[in-house]
Amino acid sequence: MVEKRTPVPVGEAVHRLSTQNVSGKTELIPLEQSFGRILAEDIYASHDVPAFDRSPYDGFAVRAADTQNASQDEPVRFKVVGEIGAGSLFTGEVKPLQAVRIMTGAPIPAGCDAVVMLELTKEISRDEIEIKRAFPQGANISRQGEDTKKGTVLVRRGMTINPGAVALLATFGYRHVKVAVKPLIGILATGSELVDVDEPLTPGKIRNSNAYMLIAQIERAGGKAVYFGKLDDEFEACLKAVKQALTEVDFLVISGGVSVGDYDYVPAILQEIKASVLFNKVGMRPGSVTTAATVGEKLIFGLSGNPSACYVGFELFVRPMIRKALLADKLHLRKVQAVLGTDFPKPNPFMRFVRARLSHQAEKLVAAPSGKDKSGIVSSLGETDCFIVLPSGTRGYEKGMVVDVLLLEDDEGSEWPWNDIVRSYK
Ligand SMILES: Nc1nc2c(c(=O)[nH]1)N[C@H]1C(S)=C(S)[C@@H](COP(=O)(O)OP(=O)(O)OC[C@H]3O[C@@H](n4cnc5c(N)ncnc54)[C@H](O)[C@@H]3O)O[C@H]1N2
Ligand code: MOO
Ligand SMILES: [Mg+2]
Repeated sequence: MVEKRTPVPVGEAVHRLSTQNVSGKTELIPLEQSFGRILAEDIYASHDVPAFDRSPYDGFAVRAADTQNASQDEPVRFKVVGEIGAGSLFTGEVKPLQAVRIMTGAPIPAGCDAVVMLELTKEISRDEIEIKRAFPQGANISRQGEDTKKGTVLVRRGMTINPGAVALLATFGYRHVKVAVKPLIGILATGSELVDVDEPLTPGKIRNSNAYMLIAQIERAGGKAVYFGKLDDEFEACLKAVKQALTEVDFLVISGGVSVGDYDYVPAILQEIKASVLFNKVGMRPGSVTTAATVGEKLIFGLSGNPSACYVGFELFVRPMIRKALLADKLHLRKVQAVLGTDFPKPNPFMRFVRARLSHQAEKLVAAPSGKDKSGIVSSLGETDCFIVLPSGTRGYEKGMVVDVLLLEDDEGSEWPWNDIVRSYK
């Protein structure tokens, strides 16, 4: 008798997973390797920026009061008493009608409270200049702390380090950065029909695309992939491989063999290793057979062998757990609203995740289905950068309807996208 499985709603399945204990670890890495990693501590400004009043222009530092009577007809003459470039200090005190030649980035000399750009001065001799207009106090001075004040939190823990964050880390002297350790995610591809990417196709065989797709998905989510190879559909060999893989990784993703077929061994393997199954059927298309289980602290995901179902199952269920291990505060795919780009006439007994591509058209965000939608399809995945979420119902959807969309190429995320999904029926 074929095992009867009870589908759980997508939100419930994600909830069962995301409430599991996953202990994230942190490590210190060199700043130049930190791009794309997740920050494990808040970054504070450890000093004012700029740390001193400085000149934003090449010019002359003067006392603003001395310029007050300057005009085209009656220019005021200044004696140039020194010259400083960025990185140098003028050590004296500037007296009335004196000026210091100053370059962009250099500290304002004591006594000065304005900078006059080179272009607005006239050189009379090597050490004399004329100024032909008045400058107010503070003119052309970048004030200490105007960029940021000491103690300000600039980047929060949980944020993905982008090039701007790298600039801040460097500004405040972070030679090493505390980041979340990438969780190690193992991949096992099952299927006697699989040949590897460099092998010729023979009758009845297909190339193993899921394993390589999963490596890329794991890396996009911020994890570290370990590919253990492909296995024929043989119970003992698969069991042994699963047991071994579990000793080496944080989570294990198995592709294929999760359904009810004669050679679908994942359910029996989970039973054999006494895993607690969190769910083995989800009310969704594609990927309804997606299975998740725990053994001790480890998570095992059984993703459909069908490429589109495997892809969707990964993004909805594995990705948030990778984000949890990475200490991210928003675990789930970011949800936004967009307009449906084409009709989608097929009614859905289950919530459907349509692989799609986003674009801006006439100031609207448009989500266009990438193409063929069956769960065994691989061709539409290349164009996919989001999922259109179509709740279950008896009617199809029409071009122009507002729909919820989950973004795949985003690292901000959503706290919980599963409430209030737009129903979309007219
Ligand atoms: N009687 C039933 N049959 C099926 C059901 C069901 O409920 N009752 N569910 C269907 C659904 S839905 C899906 S999805 C698939 C899930 O299949 P499995 O996870 O058991 O995967 P396999 O049987 O191993 O393979 C399915 C399909 O995918 C191809 N495949 C497998 N591995 C890879 C890979 N690494 N790269 C590319 N393609 C792969 C495989 O050749 C099959 O065509 O079950 C339905 N059946
Ligand atoms: O689980 Mo299947 O992917 O719904 O087609
Ligand atoms: Mg099968």
